[in-house]
Formats: sequence, structure tokens, C-alpha cells
Amino acid sequence: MTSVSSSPITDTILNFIDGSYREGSEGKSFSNVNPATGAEIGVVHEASQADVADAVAAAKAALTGPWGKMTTAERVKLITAVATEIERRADDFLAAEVADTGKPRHVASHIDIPRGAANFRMFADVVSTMPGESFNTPTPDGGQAFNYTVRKPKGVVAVVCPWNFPLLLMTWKVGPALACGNTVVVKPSEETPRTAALLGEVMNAVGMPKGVYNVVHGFGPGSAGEFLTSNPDVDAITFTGETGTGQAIMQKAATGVRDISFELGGKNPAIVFADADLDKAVEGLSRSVFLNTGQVCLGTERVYVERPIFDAFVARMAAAAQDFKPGVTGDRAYLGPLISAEHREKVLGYYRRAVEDGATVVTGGGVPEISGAEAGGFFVEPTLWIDVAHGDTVMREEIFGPCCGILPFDSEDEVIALANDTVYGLCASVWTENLSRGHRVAAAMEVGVCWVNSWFLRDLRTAFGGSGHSGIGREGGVHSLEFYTEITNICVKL
Ligand SMILES: O=C(O)C(=O)/C=C/C=C/O
Repeated sequence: MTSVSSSPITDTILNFIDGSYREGSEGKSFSNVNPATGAEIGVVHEASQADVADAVAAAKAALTGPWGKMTTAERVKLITAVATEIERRADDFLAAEVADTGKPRHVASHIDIPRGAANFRMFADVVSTMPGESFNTPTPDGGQAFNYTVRKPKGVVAVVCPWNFPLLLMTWKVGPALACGNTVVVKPSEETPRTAALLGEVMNAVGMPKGVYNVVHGFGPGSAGEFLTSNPDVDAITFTGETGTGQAIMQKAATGVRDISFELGGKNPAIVFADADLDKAVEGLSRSVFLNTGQVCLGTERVYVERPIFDAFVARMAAAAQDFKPGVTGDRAYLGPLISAEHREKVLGYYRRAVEDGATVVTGGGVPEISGAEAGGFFVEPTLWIDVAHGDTVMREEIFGPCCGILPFDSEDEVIALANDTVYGLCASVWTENLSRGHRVAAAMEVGVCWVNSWFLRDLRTAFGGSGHSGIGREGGVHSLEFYTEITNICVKL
């Protein structure tokens, strides 16, 4: 059986437990919709509490089976084979990701799918090359002791991942988890089940021991998400998504004192100084506002521009927004749909709120005229506002859509205070040709990641994550080891 069985009209998307695909034991299912058309294209089998318990039990059993007995080198060989198989089946993953998200093929083929493989390769390298820690310790009796650390897997890791970059963000967690010898139970977003289910086929194809990788479909409260995070045999929980959901998961993690790793929401600022290279700033910021239809945790939703270039910047951004034509067919289509009708209503609510609060709509602000197959898609117009106040709702709350408010500033101290005036702390970008100022202002940002004259430029070895309401912990390179391993320090009296 495979991850998806297709009928002429809709696909059936299955759970993957202990190396096999299966329907939900309570016979419940839910609809899988293509956001670009609004049409139902699949039926997803919902995992029951018993199914989730089976998945956790399979993951736990795998820890003491062949997987748990493997050397690091043997694990590295397997997860490298996973990366190679993802690359070999790139077209299948591309079709699955585009079906689930409606995003334009060029976005998924250039970002989502390549990162699916890269995330496994990255952590195969990390665990192959990571140094240990040791100390020669003089002892009170005039002798010596030798201290060294060993890292062991944490155990069964629950992976709860979002719908905006489904394969990218799921493998950003599964890659290091498996590299460190853990086993995983993945609960993909109910909006985007396909690539997580498809990865099960890859695991079987490379000979991954059964139970190492499991996938359960469903929702949050009273469904697979809650069944998973409440299961006492889950040793740690990693989650990327909205801050509110993170808070709910954190409460579940408290029972049993389970460790958590969170990458949550943001209200990321950009600062454009008068001496910025305007071509670079407009190219980078139009991507950061409109890429993936603004459904990027690292996306920019508020831009502060030094007053002398404010009008010029707004005009350039408005022109750039025209290039993000809603629709996913046609040669110049750039702006895909939002993930669901519900999310589109949320974003349109903010579009209305901005105007109610006095904003001027520079471009966009509504729903585009789209005919043909995509008429039923969840599209909105790329939107820019000026005449917004720093304290306006659209400048403080995460919208997660293709929109941003643009405000002038007059001094460096003023703009640092404005940028940092938020409960979030995920990322920021600073645009200036004065690099000593770029370094200085970047260091003043209270965020996990700050780009200077760039955006979403990613070195997977770097620390990635946020502070405040944007998350707990860091992922990336050796930083991921802190969450995916337990350390034992051993002291030997010589
Ligand atoms: O680039 C990454 O590793 C990553 O985690 C991106 C997250 C985007 C969230 O919307």
C-alpha cells in the first residue's frame, strides 16, 4: 500500500504507522482541498487516539530494535539515502506539495523540495563531524580526573508541523531527530498531509527500520495533535506554528516534564535607512512581504523607512507588488493562494481593519478578479499600506498574508525602539550601505535572526529560532543537538 491511493476524482491519504499505511481505526476522515481552486482533491484518514498510541508505541519499540543498535555511521548512511531518494522522487514531492498548498511550482521546486533533502544531508554532516567535550581535571588529592560527555537520543519525539512549508519544516525537525538516533511521530497540518505521508514511502524504500518514522493525521484539540502531545511515552515535542497553539502544547508538555522546541509567530520589522541600495532593498523586501503569499514566519509585515526616501521607497514597492500577480498558472504568475478560505477571511479582516484605522491603501486591499479553474481559489491582492500608526492592529498582530504597513522614521534610536516594540522576537532585516551601522543596528534587534542587506539567506549551520512569543530554543547545525540529544558527563578518577 502507498501513501496515496488515487481514484479518478480524489486521492485517499493514509496514516503511516510502524512501517505500514493504514486508515484511521474509527473510520473518520476529512477533506483535502487544493487552495488554488477550492476543489476537494482528496480524503484524509484521521488517526484515532488508539492509532496515535500505536504510532508512539512503534516509535518507542524501534529505539530498542535495530535502529537503536545502529552506529552513528550506519544511521548517517540511512538518512543520506533518504535525502537521495527524496531527490530521485522530487517530481512526486513537488506534485504533492503543490496539490496541498496551491503554491506556484517554481516556489516549491526552488525552496520546499530541495530543502527536504538538504535538511537530512545537513544533519548527517553534523552528527558525523560534531566534536565531543572533555576536560583534564586536577583533583583535591593532587591527582587527576578525566571528564567527557556522551550524547544519547532523547527517545520518541513528537513533530507537529505547519502548512506553509510542509516538507521543509517537517524535515527541518525529522532530519536532526533521526540523525541523533531518536524516533519520530509526525502530525502534519490537516491542511497539508501529503508530503509527510509520501515520506513514509521513502523510508520504506531505503530500508529505514519500521517504527522510526510515523505519521498521524488529524487536528489539534480532541484529535491527533492532542493525543500525541499528551501521550506519556513521547519524550520531547517540537512544534512550528502559531504562538497560541504553542502555548497549548507547552501546557501538555508540562505533564512528564517533556522538553520542547518551538518556532512560533512573529511580527518581523524591516529598517530601510536613507543610504540603502534601493534596488536591493525593494527586491529583498518585496520577496519578504509577498513570497509564499506572505505565509512565511520570517516574512516582513512592517517596514520603517528613513524619511528622506520614504516616498521613493513606497513608489518602488508599489511597482514591485504589481509583479506578484495572483494565480498559479500562466508565465508570470507569482502569487499563490492563501492556504484556506478560513485563513483568507482572517487576512481580509485585517485588510478591512487597516482601512478602518485610517490606513491609506497604496495597492491591493481586496480579492483579485480571477476566472477559470482558479476562480474558486483562496486568492487575495498583494497589499501595501501607508498612513498607519505604529500601534495599529495591522502593525502589531501577525497577519500571515501578502501585506505590510510602511512608516517613516527620523533617527536610529527611534527606529530601534519601534522595531523592538513587540511581544515577538523572530527576525528582522536592516538595509544600509553603512556597514558599521548595519552591524550596530542588527545587534540591537531583539530577535533570533537579523539579516543585513538580505532576507531569508539561510546557512543551515547557524542558530535559527526566536525569543519572546516567537519561540523557545534554536534549530540549525550543532544547535539542534541541544534539543535532540541528552548529555551524560562521565568523570573518571585516574
Ligand atoms: O529556513 C528554515 O530553516 C526555516 O525554518 C524556515 C521557516 C519558515 C517559516 O515560515
